[in-house]
Amino acid sequence: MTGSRLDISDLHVRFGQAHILQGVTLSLDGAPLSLIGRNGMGKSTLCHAVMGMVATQEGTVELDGTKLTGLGPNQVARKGVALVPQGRRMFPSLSVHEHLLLVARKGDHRWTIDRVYETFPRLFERRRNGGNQLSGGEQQMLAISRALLMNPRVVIMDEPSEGLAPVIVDHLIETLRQIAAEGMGVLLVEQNMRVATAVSDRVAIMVTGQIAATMPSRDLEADTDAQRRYLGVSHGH
Ligand SMILES: Nc1ncnc2c1ncn2[C@@H]1O[C@H](COP(=O)(O)OP(=O)(O)OP(=O)(O)O)[C@@H](O)[C@H]1O
Repeated sequence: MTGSRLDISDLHVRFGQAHILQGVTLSLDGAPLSLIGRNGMGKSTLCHAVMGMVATQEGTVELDGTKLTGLGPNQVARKGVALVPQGRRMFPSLSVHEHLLLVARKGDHRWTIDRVYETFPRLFERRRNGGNQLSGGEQQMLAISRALLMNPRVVIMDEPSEGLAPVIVDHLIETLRQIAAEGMGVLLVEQNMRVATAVSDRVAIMVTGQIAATMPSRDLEADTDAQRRYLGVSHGH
């Protein structure tokens, strides 16, 4: 199944004097894409700019040819883009099931609460627990589930593997590959090179607010110099 297109063209974000996004051009065109880069390079700012959570000064974002630039976060979500924010924000007093009910849509959709529980059995076991009683991995599964239940055309995930145990990371990789194979667009922001390259055949590399390179995942896997330069690691962590 062919996914949606997300086209980001020459996008600029300034916070006061700080020029954080300096003309980002990036396209998601049916296949998942991973975006990597060291801390502070502007990856989260790009996610927020696409979602309309921060103002952009120049450039455009389009979803299947429809302009998103200038819309607010609710409107961008309604057009079909969902963000899994970095750091999993939960409501401490709402249960897992209540979190899911808040976003689940009526009607015939690919992602339902039942499917979420099938995909993440741990969430089913924890469905009556409050957001403040969940482990980091469970919170991340919940954050991802909330985005999937919106049945977006494109899902953007900001470092979903951060802080997760390796076995949970493996499950995450499988889930993201499955989501992409079903035709949902996946833009994956990652600092974990193993996750970035396992989910997507192509990776884009962000350096100081610009896309420094886009390359096949297997080229990056084979290039330890590039890994050191762009990620500051000799091996994925
Ligand atoms: N609201 C803001 N006001 C001013 N500066 C900001 C704001 N948000 C982010 N920045 C700055 O923008 C730069 C890019 O931050 P951003 O969070 O986008 O980077 P990142 O690549 O996602 O890194 P990380 O993985 O650490 O989140 C940083 O220097 C940060 O301090």
